[in-house]
Amino acid sequence: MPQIVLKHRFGRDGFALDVAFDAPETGVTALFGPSGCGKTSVLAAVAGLLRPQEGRIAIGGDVVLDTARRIALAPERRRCAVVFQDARLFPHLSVETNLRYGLRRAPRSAEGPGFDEVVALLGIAHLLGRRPAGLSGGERQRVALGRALLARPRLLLMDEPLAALDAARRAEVLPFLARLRDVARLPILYVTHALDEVDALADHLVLMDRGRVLADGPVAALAARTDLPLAARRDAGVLLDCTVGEAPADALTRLDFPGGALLTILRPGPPGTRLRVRVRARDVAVAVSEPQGLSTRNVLRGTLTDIQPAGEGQEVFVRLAIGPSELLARITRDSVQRLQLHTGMVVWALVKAVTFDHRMGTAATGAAGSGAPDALPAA
Ligand SMILES: Nc1ncnc2c1ncn2[C@@H]1O[C@H](COP(=O)(O)OP(=O)(O)OP(=O)(O)O)[C@@H](O)[C@H]1O
Repeated sequence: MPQIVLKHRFGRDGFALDVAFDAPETGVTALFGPSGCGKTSVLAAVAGLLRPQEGRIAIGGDVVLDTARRIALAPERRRCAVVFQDARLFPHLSVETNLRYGLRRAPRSAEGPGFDEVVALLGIAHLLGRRPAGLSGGERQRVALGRALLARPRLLLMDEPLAALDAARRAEVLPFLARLRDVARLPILYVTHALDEVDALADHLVLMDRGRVLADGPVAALAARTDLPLAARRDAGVLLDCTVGEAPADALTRLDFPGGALLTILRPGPPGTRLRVRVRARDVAVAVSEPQGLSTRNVLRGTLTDIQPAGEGQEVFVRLAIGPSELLARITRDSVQRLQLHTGMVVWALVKAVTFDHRMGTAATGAAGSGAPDALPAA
């Protein structure tokens, strides 16, 4: 399991970084936070491109940095592969030669997917003879992912790999990133300031602010907390792991989650497709008796478990247990008083909209380790 402890100050009075976290053995750990909070500096220190004043970094059981013991492995000996915003392919080489460059960097003893497997995984077989200049931004990023994977790293580092792409290209590349995550069986450190990428890809979240880690843990657990800056966002809300249920072809799609189901007009995939869905707190209303004659189809019976202030204003977060799952509703203090809401009472949650971050790609790939390959583009 990657273990990262770092302290560094740029210049005498410059930015100070002071972070410590462990990342799971496999899957995506997202480093998330506002611009300038130190995400890229963490990645650079892990890659060996920044030498921190103090720190200890272990990857796959090997210590690659330990300032107390004067250990600092050179970047090429750390076996980290980095994917940047811009693909940084060799412009004078074909796609195939760029990919084989990755393979040449792989240690002989290292195990990992072969050339053909990676080409199929990323859907780039038809690009092999081309030069990078003739590729779209999304295609270039797919090749960059392939080159990184073929180097058979112990840790993949990604620094906002989708940030330079327009919305359509992001939607194109995101499913391939999810595939890579599921197939590679590697730890991936993924820097982003796009919450929809966190929702779609990450298993673990390291929430950063001003050079420090505010919180880290499973993405869904952090999304449900009301004491973190995530709760101040307009899209604050819980993440539910759902499975598309059986339904007539012309009916709404039913998304089953532990303890309930949601209906949506969106079609994320055939029955059995697993996906992670964000249910925003501001899209959830609360009723104290079962509502009748509503246009809202999603009415879920639950128990009120907590009421917390939502920032400085007149609103609160109401936490609801729906079986083993949770929802958050953002409502006014006035409603709390008027309805005499209190913990332990039975309530009904009215969910206005089920959001997949507006993108089918996100929905279909949001399933961590999902059984939804048919929702992905054909390789
Ligand atoms: N080489 C350097 N010298 C001095 N200050 C630096 C250096 N590199 C980064 N910084 C400062 O450290 C802080 C964190 O930068 P960093 O790039 O790690 O943040 P970030 O969270 O990745 O930001 P963004 O999301 O905008 O890329 C910033 O204030 C930046 O100006």
